[in-house]
Amino acid sequence: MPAIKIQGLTKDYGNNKGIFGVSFHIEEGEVFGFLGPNGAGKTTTIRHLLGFTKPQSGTSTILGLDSWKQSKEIHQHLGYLPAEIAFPANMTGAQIIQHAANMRGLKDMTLAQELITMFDLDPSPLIKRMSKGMKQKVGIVCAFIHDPKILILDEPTTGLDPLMQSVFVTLIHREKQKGKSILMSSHHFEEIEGTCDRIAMIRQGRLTSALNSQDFKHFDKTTYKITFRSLQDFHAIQKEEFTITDIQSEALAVLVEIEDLQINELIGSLGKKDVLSIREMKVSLEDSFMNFYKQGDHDHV
Ligand SMILES: Nc1ncnc2c1ncn2[C@@H]1O[C@H](COP(=O)(O)OP(=O)(O)OP(=O)(O)O)[C@@H](O)[C@H]1O
Repeated sequence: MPAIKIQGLTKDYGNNKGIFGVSFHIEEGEVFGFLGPNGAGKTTTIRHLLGFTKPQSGTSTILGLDSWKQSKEIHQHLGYLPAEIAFPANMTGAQIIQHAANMRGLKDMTLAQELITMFDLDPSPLIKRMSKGMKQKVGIVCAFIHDPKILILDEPTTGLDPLMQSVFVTLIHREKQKGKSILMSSHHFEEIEGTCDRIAMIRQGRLTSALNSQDFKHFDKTTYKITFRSLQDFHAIQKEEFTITDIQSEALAVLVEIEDLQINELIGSLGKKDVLSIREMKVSLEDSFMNFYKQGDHDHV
């Protein structure tokens, strides 16, 4: 049984806003990245999972329990970090952490203390005197305090400085080792690359693609721009087995995309030709992320 399962989830807010037929699942012990431009539908999907919103159609379950009908039971096993945390301004961080523990019936504060130390948090000031990053740390402590099986983290490192972002990555690795299932929405490429087993991308309420770790940890395709001195060689390369992604006739140049394993084959072919220049144009997952986001922009125009 998957830890989290969403099937055909739809909430139509009108004007093409909302989520439409979203389906994915997260296995036990899996860290799953959920990415998408602003307004894509990440928070709407998460709110359904938490049972805060009733779906118009489709289902969502956590540990086999229906998000809408069994949300009370689900919340015992769930740690949730919202994208925008609304704490009472006149309480101190320590009071809020204690309140979160009381709500869960927790007596043992060892884990809370460990998290406070790990994130170098001084929880004594009033929330209204805390910086965004400090409040975020309080939110993290509250989400992890009861050692939940499932963690849903909506843009968890917002406001954290780079050092604390890396502490957060360490925490996620530790939780994964403990067998936790984690759904994490983020705009930070490095955080996703460093922690997630799989990622899904959402745009305009529709899931557009899903990648597994093999796809994004070993993104081994490279594009080379090869410019020839002779027209004859420029034509010859186009008849060979390589994937040509662009032809620039005036410059006698081609863009050739190869698997990194094909490099010797390419060098062998170019050795017989009169080449003016070769330039590597590495296409990383990060580039593909950026393209994904840019396409989103165009869609809105
Ligand atoms: N209650 C609501 N009524 C009407 N429209 C809504 C409602 N909630 C969300 N929307 C719209 O649905 C779309 C998806 O919003 P959502 O908050 O899920 O996006 P998101 O992917 O979390 O974005 P961000 O990265 O900016 O947090 C947006 O266009 C938003 O304006």
